[in-house]
Amino acid sequence: MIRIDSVTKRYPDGTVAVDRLSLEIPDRSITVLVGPSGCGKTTTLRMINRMVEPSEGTILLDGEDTRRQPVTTLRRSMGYVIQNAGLFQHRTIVDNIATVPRMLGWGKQRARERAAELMERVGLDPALAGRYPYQLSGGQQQRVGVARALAADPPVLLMDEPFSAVDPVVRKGLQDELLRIQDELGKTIVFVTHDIDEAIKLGTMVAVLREGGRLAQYAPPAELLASPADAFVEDFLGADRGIRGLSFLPSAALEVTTDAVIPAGAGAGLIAAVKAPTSWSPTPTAARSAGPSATN
Ligand SMILES: Nc1ncnc2c1ncn2[C@@H]1O[C@H](COP(=O)(O)OP(=O)(O)OP(=O)(O)O)[C@@H](O)[C@H]1O
Repeated sequence: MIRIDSVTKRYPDGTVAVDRLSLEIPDRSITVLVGPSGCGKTTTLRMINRMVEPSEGTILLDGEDTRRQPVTTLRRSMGYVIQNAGLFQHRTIVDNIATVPRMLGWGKQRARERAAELMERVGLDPALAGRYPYQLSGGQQQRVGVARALAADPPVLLMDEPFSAVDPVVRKGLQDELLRIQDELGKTIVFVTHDIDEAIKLGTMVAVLREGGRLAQYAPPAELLASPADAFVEDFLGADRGIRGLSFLPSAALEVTTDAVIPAGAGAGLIAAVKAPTSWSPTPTAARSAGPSATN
């Protein structure tokens, strides 16, 4: 488990990017950090692998202060995926994916075999192996980015807006693929997005941050939709949160009624309606079981 314990990041110019943030990030699930631009999502993610050092507070990985371990060891346990994939343009796809295994001293053949296996896992045609990144579509490049991050089989995956540069259809495919990969591999994923729909689709737990890097709410998606903590969260979730919340309702909780209606220009008829109970308590599905709560 990753535990962020009362962490503050103050940049040298005085900007407080993250303010006393506490979160417990459960193992083998997707935790999404979501919020408006500048609310400290990327800073939080980068503090987890120490690309940014906290000014105050502690981050623990499996109970150990991340500052106690060498930064290279820490980063090897954490794959990192960024927007636009960040691939090495002068290296072929297979060599991009094999980068970390090669750095870890794997032989070329073994590293390439691993890369080929990962291409298949992320849904990339093996025929693309010898191409260069510029010869791939944006969506394919993102898949390569995910494969590269998974190459050395790290237990943790940090993903910073990995799908935000692709069109909505490709994006949906990438999201579905990530959920499938997660089902198979059970990584601990911390995923940054500013898109609430993406957060709700992918997150087992969702942390909504507000400006100044303060935690507004930390909850499973169904709970967020059913009981936003305040007006900021409610506004961020959007006007249609009630409809979206229905997808988390177990069907047994829905009441089917038949109401008499009189359509214009016709005789009286019956119309079936589905009503959510007035006070339903969201029960996350097994795959999205409730994680630990957090305080700020
Ligand atoms: N190196 C830096 N020096 C000073 N301020 C910084 C630095 N990096 C980020 N910030 C500031 O810290 C705040 C949080 O930035 P951060 O990039 O973490 O936010 P974000 O939520 O990821 O934003 P976005 O969604 O736009 O990527 C912002 O006000 C930003 O301007």
